[in-house]
Amino acid sequence: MSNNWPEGVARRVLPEIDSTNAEAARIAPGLSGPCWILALRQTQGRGRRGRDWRDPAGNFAATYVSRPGGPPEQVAQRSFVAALALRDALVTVTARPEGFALKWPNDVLLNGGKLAGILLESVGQGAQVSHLAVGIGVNLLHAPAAEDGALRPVSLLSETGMSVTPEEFLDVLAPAFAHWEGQLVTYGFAPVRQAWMNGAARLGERIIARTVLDSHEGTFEGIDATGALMLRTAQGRRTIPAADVFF
Ligand SMILES: O=C(O)CCCC[C@@H]1SC[C@@H]2NC(=O)N[C@@H]21
Repeated sequence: MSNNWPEGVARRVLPEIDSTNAEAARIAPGLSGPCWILALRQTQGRGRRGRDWRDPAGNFAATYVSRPGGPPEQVAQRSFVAALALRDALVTVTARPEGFALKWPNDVLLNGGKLAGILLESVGQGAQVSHLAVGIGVNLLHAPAAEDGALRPVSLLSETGMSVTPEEFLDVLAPAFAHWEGQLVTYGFAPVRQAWMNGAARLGERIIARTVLDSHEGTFEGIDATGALMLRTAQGRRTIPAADVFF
């Protein structure tokens, strides 16, 4: 563990698990504080919208499980905290700020391809929601096969020639996450929102946002004070809380 490891945060490293988010849900009731769960291999990694997340050995798969205080709308804003922390950690390990960009709602891109994804899940149900699991996957060594219509997946190795181990990456990510978590808790969403927009891909450009029911094309104007996507369409501005974005 590095000297910069955040105080009061536990760390568990597992050789293999079904999904670190599933493990977070299992262990959350017994935790006395926040914890990073890192798996060297996942057999049933989960992606957004019920998709699988393929996770060959050498890639990064971890979940930060915590009991975030604050209003419920702030809880979901951890996806932006995680995206900023991921981007900062990637810049630190590569010493290359250029090429990284943030794609709404919570992907990190490198050279225009998808390098990392984030999956937030609540632990518990209804009034019994007790913990939040922030699952993070990074293609450190291997990029999965491309899917129709989706962004080209890339790996850190393929784009930079650098190989970083999951343990090394967690040592850099955990303090970066603690930094942005501190910003959110201390100052609210405003600095997180601004930093996220400063690093956003395709700001001011045409994008397509597909919700479960509709598809909207327009100019990407940023995110609002809740983190929802703001799109200027031919019919006026739309605020979209959940969608998949296509460039
Ligand atoms: O669809 C996405 O882009 C989100 C992918 C999130 C994958 C990570 S890997 C660690 C954690 N455990 C899981 O089962 N999923 C997340």
